[in-house]
Amino acid sequence: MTMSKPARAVGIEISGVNLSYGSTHVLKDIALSIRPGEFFAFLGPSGCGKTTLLRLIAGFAQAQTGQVLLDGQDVAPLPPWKRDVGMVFQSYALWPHMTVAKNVAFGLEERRLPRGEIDRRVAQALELVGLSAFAERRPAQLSGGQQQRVAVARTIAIEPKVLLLDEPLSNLDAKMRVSVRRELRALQQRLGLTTIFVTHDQEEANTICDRIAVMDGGKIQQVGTPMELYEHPANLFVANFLGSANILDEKSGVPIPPGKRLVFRPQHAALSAPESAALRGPVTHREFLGATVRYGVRLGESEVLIETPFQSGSELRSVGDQVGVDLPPRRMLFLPA
Ligand SMILES: Nc1ncnc2c1ncn2[C@@H]1O[C@H](COP(=O)(O)OP(=O)(O)OP(=O)(O)O)[C@@H](O)[C@H]1O
Repeated sequence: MTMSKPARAVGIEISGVNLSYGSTHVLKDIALSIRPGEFFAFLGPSGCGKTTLLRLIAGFAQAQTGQVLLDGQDVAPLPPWKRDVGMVFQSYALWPHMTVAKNVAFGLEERRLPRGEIDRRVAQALELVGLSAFAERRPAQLSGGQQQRVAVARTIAIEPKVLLLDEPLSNLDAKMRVSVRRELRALQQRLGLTTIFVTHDQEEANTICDRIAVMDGGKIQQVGTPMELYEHPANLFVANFLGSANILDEKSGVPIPPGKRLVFRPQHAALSAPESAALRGPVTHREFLGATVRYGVRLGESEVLIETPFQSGSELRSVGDQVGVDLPPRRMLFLPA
């Protein structure tokens, strides 16, 4: 590997950020600290402000209040091209009439680097993304995943201190998404580059990122590792957005403190004999998923999902059967309603 690691990865500190477009308050009191070399995700549903926050860091959007520090330096006075930030957009739009090498060289030529330096960086960037053999092809002669890698090569050739990826896998089919995201992770680790990955896909965020900021309605709901968010969601939105969750109120017949909801994961409960169980009800539906079987069970006015491991020979419950629901106390989360 010839491309050098950045001398020192940089951290990002965001504080007190509010950003509105007209009367639309898009980012609300954003505070966030991203560590040097971290692979970080902004995860949330469409319209929650992920892209806007990324654009703010890149310098394509301006906040009314607050600060963005890159490596301790306030970037407010710096235009995008002076921020050492590389952004890969959702529509990675390569120039169709240029070869792969030319596409990667384009930004370097704009920066008027010497020819030898441009050639060196293009060769290194293509090597990093495994496309050295494709330098003379045109984008139309590449697969979607390869085109995506050219877009990444084009950005890392600039040698940014921070890499921003805005839903970079959304144009790929499901299988390609899985392989390209692994490549992205490996590349990020090799470069040790502070990276932010925007996605609305929790599996994508969980599988490749060190930490995630879950966003909704322009606010950061929680920041944590994928496991922390899954095991200790701070609120109902996070519980529901990361993995499936049963959310019960008092109408379920389960004793729940006022103002709270009971939350538990489908695989954290088990089915038992109804006679000995505190919670019981009829099976409303059953889905065979291979390794597990997912049951719907009615509890009072609510329905919960319960996922049980399946082994061949396991006895299955049928729709209409009365079952007990066993829920270990340590798996019960009581979150604000
Ligand atoms: N230039 C703009 N002018 C006015 N409103 C905007 C502008 N850019 C974004 N918005 C609004 O800001 C909100 C957040 O948009 P943003 O693109 O950041 O969301 P997102 O979470 O990235 O969504 P998606 O996943 O759909 O891209 C949306 O309601 C959007 O309509």
